[in-house]
Parts: sequence; structure tokens; C-alpha cells
Amino acid sequence: MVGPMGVGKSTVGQLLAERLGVGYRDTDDDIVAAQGRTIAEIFVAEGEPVFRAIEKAAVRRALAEHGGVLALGGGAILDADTRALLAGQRVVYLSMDVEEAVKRTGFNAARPLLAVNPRKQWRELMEARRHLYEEVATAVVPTDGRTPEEVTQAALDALELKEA
Ligand SMILES: Nc1ncnc2c1ncn2[C@@H]1O[C@H](COP(=O)(O)OP(=O)(O)O)[C@@H](O)[C@H]1O
Ligand SMILES: O=C(O)C1=C[C@@H](OP(=O)(O)O)[C@@H](O)[C@H](O)C1
Ligand SMILES: [Mg+2]
Repeated sequence: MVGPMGVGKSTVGQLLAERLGVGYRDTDDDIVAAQGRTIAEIFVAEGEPVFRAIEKAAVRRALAEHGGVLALGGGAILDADTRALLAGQRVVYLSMDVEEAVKRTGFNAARPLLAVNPRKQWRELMEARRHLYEEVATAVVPTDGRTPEEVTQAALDALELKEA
């Protein structure tokens, strides 16, 4: 699962794993567990480049170890090596517009990249990232106005996978 922060990768990833009868894993959770700190704490203490290096290793490990549904952090696709690792995988890009993003995240401090001027930052972030999400995706699923269950069904349809 890839897409911007707050789009529902973690929520839909878990529902999708249940529907498919496979395991679920989330690289942000892996990082928090391994580091014993929140993502926000790592950003503040170490800065984004260090977080990205930690994240890259976490994605590599998760892809090697895990065969079910994997949710990535929204910025993981910024790394070219990570994008290369995603080649050959089924990759669902969950998309949304900025107003949906406001509703989903509440633009709160838990997401450090949106802490100052959230709407502007979100638009800039998407300008920098949209083509990368599209590059790695094998399926694009719009989430605007859809419940997590509806998004999950749309993802299943888009992947043309049968339920377990
Ligand atoms: N389709 C949806 N409709 C409304 N709210 C959603 C939807 N998907 C997720 N959410 C909510 O948006 C927030 C962010 O979801 P999350 O799964 O953590 O996104 P991500 O992992 O992409 O950052 C959560 O509060 C979640 O409950
Ligand atoms: O888009 C990003 O750069 C980030 C997204 C977050 O994950 P979610 O997409 O699950 O919110 C988390 O990895 C970190 O705050 C950075
Ligand atoms: Mg998440």
C-alpha cells in the first residue's frame, strides 16, 4: 500500500489482509517497535534524512520477510532503491484530494511534515510525489468519499484478487 499520509494505507491494509486471509505489516510500526520512539520523535531528534535511511532498511526487511499486505509510510517511495524493490510487487496507490486529506488527518502534530501550513505543505508534497506513486503503482484506487470498507473492496477489484 502506498499513497500520501492519512489516505488510509494502514486502515485499508489491515482490512485488505483480513479479506485476503493473509498477514498485515506496516513499516512505520516496525520502525517504532525497533527504535522505541514515535515517528515524530525520530523526525525531531534525527531529521528527515536519518528517518528515510531507517525507513529504507525497514521496507527492505519487510519485503524480504513478509508475504501478506504491507503498508508503507507515505514518503517511502521518495527513495529510488525502495521504488526498485517494489518492482514486481502488486502495489496499490490510494489517492485523495487535499480536502479529503484535511478530514482524514486533522493535520495534527503526529504527522510532522504537515505541522506548519498543512494545506500548502500537502499540495507541495503531492506535487513532488504524485508521479512517484504513479510510477510504482500497479493499481490506483481513489478514496475520496469512500469508507475504508468501500476502499478495500475497490482495491480487491482493482487487484482482481479473490478473497481467501
Ligand atoms: N476511507 C476513509 N474514510 C474516512 N476516514 C478514513 C478512511 N481511511 C482512513 N481513515 C482515517 O484517516 C486516518 C488516517 O488513516 P491511516 O490508515 O492511518 O492512513 P495512512 O496509513 O495512509 O497514513 C485515520 O484516522 C483513519 O481512521
Ligand atoms: O509521508 C511521509 O513522509 C510520512 C508518512 C507517515 O506515514 P503515513 O503515510 O502512514 O502517515 C510517516 O512515515 C512519517 O510521518 C512520514
Ligand atoms: Mg500508516
